[in-house]
Amino acid sequence: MGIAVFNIEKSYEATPALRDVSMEIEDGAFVTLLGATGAGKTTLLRIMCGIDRPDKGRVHYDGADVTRVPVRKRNVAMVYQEFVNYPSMTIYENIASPLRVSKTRHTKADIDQKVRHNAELLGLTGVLGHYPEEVSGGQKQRTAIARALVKDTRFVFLDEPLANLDYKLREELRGELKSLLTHKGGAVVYATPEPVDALSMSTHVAYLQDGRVLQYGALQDVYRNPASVEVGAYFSYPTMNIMEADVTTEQDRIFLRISEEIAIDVTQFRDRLAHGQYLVGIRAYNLYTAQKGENLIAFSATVELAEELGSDTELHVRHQGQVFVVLMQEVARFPIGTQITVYLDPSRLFLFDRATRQLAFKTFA
Ligand SMILES: Nc1ncnc2c1ncn2[C@@H]1O[C@H](COP(=O)(O)OP(=O)(O)OP(=O)(O)O)[C@@H](O)[C@H]1O
Repeated sequence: MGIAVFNIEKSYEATPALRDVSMEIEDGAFVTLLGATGAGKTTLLRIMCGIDRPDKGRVHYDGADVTRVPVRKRNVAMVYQEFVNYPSMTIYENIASPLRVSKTRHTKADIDQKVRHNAELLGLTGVLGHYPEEVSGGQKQRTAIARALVKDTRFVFLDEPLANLDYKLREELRGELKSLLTHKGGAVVYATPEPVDALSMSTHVAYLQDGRVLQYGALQDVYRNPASVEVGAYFSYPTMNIMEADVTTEQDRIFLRISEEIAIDVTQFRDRLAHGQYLVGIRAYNLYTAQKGENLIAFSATVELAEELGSDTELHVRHQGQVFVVLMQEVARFPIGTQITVYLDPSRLFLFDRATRQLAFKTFA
């Protein structure tokens, strides 16, 4: 039971927006469609929910082919990036509207109970009598979400619903959405360009690029085993640093050489790690500014930028022509130009083949 799409193709004029996309989404799953702008997320979402039809391919709901069933005949709800509400209706009437137009007849008492319940869940009880122009951006978007939830649909589709909200509201709603949506039983599909949305809400993630799904799987599996450097570099929060490196033999030992100063002894992996050219990935929180553990690799760097992010500090440092991002889990002040020592954890490396860009090896399980 759930949603499945098979071999979906869609072009706008001659430009392909989706190329041979197949994926299956189980009931209870919260899937993020993750990717940069133009990757095809909105197009896929619209085809999944029935607003648009694919040029080729099929869409199944619970095993039945619904490719040609229009959206109004499907039991689905969609939340858009823009706050779509009726300006001439109160917040109460906005939330009630899907029930009033639904094929299923609802009694007045039933509508009232459902509106108040969803308003309560989304913190809108105090503004039910207001009009959309009289409430905040966050409340407008909550109203749009309440309208999507009030109908008890099998599937909910959301297209960057937090994009127009400020940072604090986004954080708040992220937490709430996860629990609100996953309590519904059906499947949730959520398009976003933000890795943090995927990490904080979803059970599964599909990474899209140029109309293709490059990887789809359980959240932790994709995060820990990005199939290619594209997935690793995009699906990381904060950044994954990517650097060129070679695996070579130097005096009977095998080294992963990143720069003149950074050479990591990988002799222990000699049976599984081939000589050659790699792209090495390391997440920003596996680089430190203090000797935090054993066997760390120290290198010198110059601070180019220090940005405070709440209780963290993100440092951009330059080492032999390359910029690294270091996430410090503390508030720290570094004047620009400060020379520091950075410590790299060699047991947290992803090695991608430089020619194929596919994950070739990890220095951890
Ligand atoms: N109605 C349309 N007419 C023409 N081209 C379109 C149309 N809709 C989408 N496209 C093109 O299809 C491709 C995929 O667009 P889509 O909106 O699905 O991407 P997206 O990943 O959702 O991006 P965003 O995050 O910016 O919404 C893009 O190249 C886009 O320009």
